[in-house]
Amino acid sequence: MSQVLIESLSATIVDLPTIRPHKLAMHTMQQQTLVIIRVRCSDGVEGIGEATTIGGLAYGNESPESIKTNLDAHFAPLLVGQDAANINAAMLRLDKVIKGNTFAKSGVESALLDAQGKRLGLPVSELLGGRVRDSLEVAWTLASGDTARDIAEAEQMLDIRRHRIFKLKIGANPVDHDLKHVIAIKKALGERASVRVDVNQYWDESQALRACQVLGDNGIDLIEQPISRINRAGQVRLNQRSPAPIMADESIESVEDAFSLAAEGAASIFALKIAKNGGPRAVLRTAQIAEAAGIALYGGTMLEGAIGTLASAHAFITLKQLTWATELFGPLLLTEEIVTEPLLYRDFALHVPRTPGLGLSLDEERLARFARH
Ligand SMILES: O=C(O)C[C@H]1C=CC(=O)O1
Ligand SMILES: [Mn+2]
Repeated sequence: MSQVLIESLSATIVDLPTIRPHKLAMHTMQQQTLVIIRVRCSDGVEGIGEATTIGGLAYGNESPESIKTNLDAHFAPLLVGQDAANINAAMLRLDKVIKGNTFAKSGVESALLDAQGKRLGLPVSELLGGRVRDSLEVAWTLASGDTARDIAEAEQMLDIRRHRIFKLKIGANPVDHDLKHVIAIKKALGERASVRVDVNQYWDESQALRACQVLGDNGIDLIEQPISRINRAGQVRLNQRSPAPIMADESIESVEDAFSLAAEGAASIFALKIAKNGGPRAVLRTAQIAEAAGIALYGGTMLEGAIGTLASAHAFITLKQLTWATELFGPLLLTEEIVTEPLLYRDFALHVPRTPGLGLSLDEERLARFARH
């Protein structure tokens, strides 16, 4: 078989409406912006990937606009003319010349995997070594900003058997206000649900010491990123003292971060995100570091649409154990999609297709309608 070459790479910014405002400590989302990546190959196969963040530059170091600029100016020239079937060589070529930019790298790696899967007739999970399950339990984030509305939303999710794990976004309000909010929701749901919190780095260590104790005492199962990623010594101390386990999210901006967190004992759970590590293959390296260190795993999201969500899911279904399940609900936060088939969410889980590649096709008409020009 003659070599298949990468012919072009394009990036399209897409703005999609959300079902309600989504309030995070650092940003209130009124819509979500995706960067859709298309890699065309000389055999006629096209791979699709997604590079998505939250709130422009409010969450991470890359914005949709910087992702597109860097893909057009720096990634595409390095990739055009390269062997499309050798994903390892293509990603090493990028890593040699491009520092950081893990969101953009993740979208490219996803697109290359999608193309290779379509070419070989294999789902991406099989290219990653093989799936050990077909579905992943999915948590829902309660982030309307209103306690009563959050409880009603949780009750509805339990009724329709879509979610029984709830993550509460806190940190923006005074600590005692947030603690009241969380405890009221846990009281209302009781043992019917697992309730967790994500502080998105908004407490300092002095606040977190007391708040983690109160949360643990009130049945909260997990505390995500309570303090700044920069305060590594504080994370180690909190991880030793908190009665509820501490999960690292923002602390992981690379596979190397995962290694140093594990070595220092700064968290007992890692949130795995393809965007923070540089793709579905890269995130599995972080998972392997965690497994070797005895750190539990959680399948995280940057609230990607269907493409980024399935790219994550294909990696996560290869893992031996996801003790804390996943939060791959991004597409459910959107009122519109740009793919032809919606993802299948049923009985508290996302079911991952066994069709070649990621298992999705772009809806060209919808993509054109929501694309930013
Ligand atoms: O984990 C984050 O910080 C980002 C994201 C994941 C779920 C959600 O609601 O926000
Ligand atoms: Mn988080």
